Amino acid sequence: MKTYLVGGAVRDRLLGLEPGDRDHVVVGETPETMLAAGFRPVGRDFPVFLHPRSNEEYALARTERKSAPGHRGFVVDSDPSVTLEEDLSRRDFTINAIAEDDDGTLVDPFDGARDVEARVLRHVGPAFVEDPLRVLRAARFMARFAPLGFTVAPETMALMRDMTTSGELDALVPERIWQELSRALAAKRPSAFLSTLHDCGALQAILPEVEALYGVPQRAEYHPEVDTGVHVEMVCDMAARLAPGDDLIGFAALTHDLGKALTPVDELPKHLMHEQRGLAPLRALCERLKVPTAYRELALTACREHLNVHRLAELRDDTVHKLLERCDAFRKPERIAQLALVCEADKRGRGGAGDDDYPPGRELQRLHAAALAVRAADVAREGLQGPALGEALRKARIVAIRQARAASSAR
Ligand SMILES: Nc1ccn([C@@H]2O[C@H](COP(=O)(O)OP(=O)(O)OP(=O)(O)O)[C@@H](O)[C@H]2O)c(=O)n1
Ligand SMILES: [Mg+2]
Repeated sequence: MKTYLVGGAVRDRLLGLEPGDRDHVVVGETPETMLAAGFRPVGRDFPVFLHPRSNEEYALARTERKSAPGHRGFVVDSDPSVTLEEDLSRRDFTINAIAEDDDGTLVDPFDGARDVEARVLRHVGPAFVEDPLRVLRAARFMARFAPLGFTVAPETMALMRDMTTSGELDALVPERIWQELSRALAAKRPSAFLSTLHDCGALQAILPEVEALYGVPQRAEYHPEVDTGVHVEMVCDMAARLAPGDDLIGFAALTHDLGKALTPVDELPKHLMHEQRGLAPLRALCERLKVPTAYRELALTACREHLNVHRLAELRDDTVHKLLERCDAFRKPERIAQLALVCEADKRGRGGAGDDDYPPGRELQRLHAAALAVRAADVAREGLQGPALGEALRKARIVAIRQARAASSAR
């Protein structure tokens, strides 16, 4: 049986990165011969099989005919006469269209290895435009590979622009968009995902609430990078630096300032109330992309509270307690460290602030720990229950916050 390693595994090894999943392509076989050789079938759309021992994926070499716009409209043709070159010619990028023989020989008809060297993301051929998901994949690969020096080839960028204007991105299902977005947010440079999509026009189709931030000015004394879209790019990169691989923090970083797009023109460059204004577009975005609950909740919390956290030192003890309650911090204690990270990314993700210290993040966690240490059992006196017990707990927690603050200012 003739099999080749293809795609990410070959590419990542050429780049000197730790390869992810190992995908293979099989030439000259049929589903029947695969099953007879002990492979197990997976997936209904494509002829893909799992190796009986390694569990790695083996796909029959295939060509595809487009039957309808959008990601799902393919008719797969994988008869045993389909060649390796035909299969590779329908793949997305030249760096993903390199096959490796059993003995390590590369089969590279589209000069993918040259593009790995040149650090260029280039489409393989005309079939590129048949799958709108590839616009998002290009942006997601940039989030991972821009730190290595990659750029998108101009001719590929032009095709991505065409695919966007033709309205084909509308066919993408929310689950796939979220999958690409969350993977980009977990990569080293999420800003490259955003700027790539912004540059080809696709951000408007995928994340209009984020696209709307570009060109919105903010106050130069706080933001040397005056454009709000650029600020959000920087915050996402800072979040990726502070919490590597954590798309939960990344998503809250991405969306914390959505309200700035809704500031009335005569109030610019100030953004009074942007924390409140951001909640509605954030809910709409989460609804549309079916964003998982944990991601939505942290993002809403960060959107609503980030200014409060920045000025934590000015808040009264009972106001700090209210903030903690709004964050649901007594039932979900992990929330506070996450919120602190997002706020730190916001503060440090601006021109000239990259290495600044962020004391409010630590202080928030310290005050939260002090309040959390007060238990209902500590304040339960005889006969105290229900609302009265709740009130006693609240007062005791505020006292704990006051004492924690006094202890630190006395040091
Ligand atoms: N829309 C797509 C999806 C996948 N592929 C091809 O299928 C391979 C495997 O896809 P996938 O595992 O999704 O991506 P990888 O390139 O392997 O990258 P990752 O590291 O993210 O797995 C890709 O390399 C590419 O050749 C493609 O051409 N077009
Ligand atoms: Mg892969």
